[in-house]
Amino acid sequence: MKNLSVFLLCVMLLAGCTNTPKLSLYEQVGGKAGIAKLIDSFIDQIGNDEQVFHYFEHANITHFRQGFITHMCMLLEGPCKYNGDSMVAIHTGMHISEKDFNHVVDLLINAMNKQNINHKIQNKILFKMAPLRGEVIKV
Ligand code: HEM
Repeated sequence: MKNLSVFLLCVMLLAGCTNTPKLSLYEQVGGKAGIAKLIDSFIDQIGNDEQVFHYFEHANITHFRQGFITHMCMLLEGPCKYNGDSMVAIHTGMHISEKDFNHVVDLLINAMNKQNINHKIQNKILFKMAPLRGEVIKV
């Protein structure tokens, strides 16, 4: 009888595991709509920023917005495929300094705070972006 109880308990625990699939980062930020809101807030931050606005002065913001949303969606393991130019190709010639890179990351953090994305998720997003740093600065 005791063995049967233990067996049933194990089955219940395993069933519990399969019923609670792990949410992707993409899902945790509210999917495509959540990412779009985040990027709109990020663009708003950039538009009002004296330190880095000059980089974006001549950029096509509609194109940037779409490309950044798709890229972020893919980075967070959402159902998107970014087909744009590589990070190196896009940022080559901008000569982005480390200080300005860090500042843009701060603007993204401001945007994540405004969207009430919790700090645990924020850290996971920044962790995904960190390896791209070398493809963006000083190129
Ligand atoms: C890990 C950090 C970064 C990532 C993942 C990233 C990613 C991207 C993506 C996906 C695009 C749009 C590509 C497209 O056209 O479809 C883009 C464009 C751009 N990025 Fe970044 N970026 C980063 C950091 C930065 C920083 C730090 C700056 C400036 C200080 C910057 C300046 C720009 C500008 C000006 C454009 C628009 C280029 C144009 O269309 O003329 N990026 N970036």
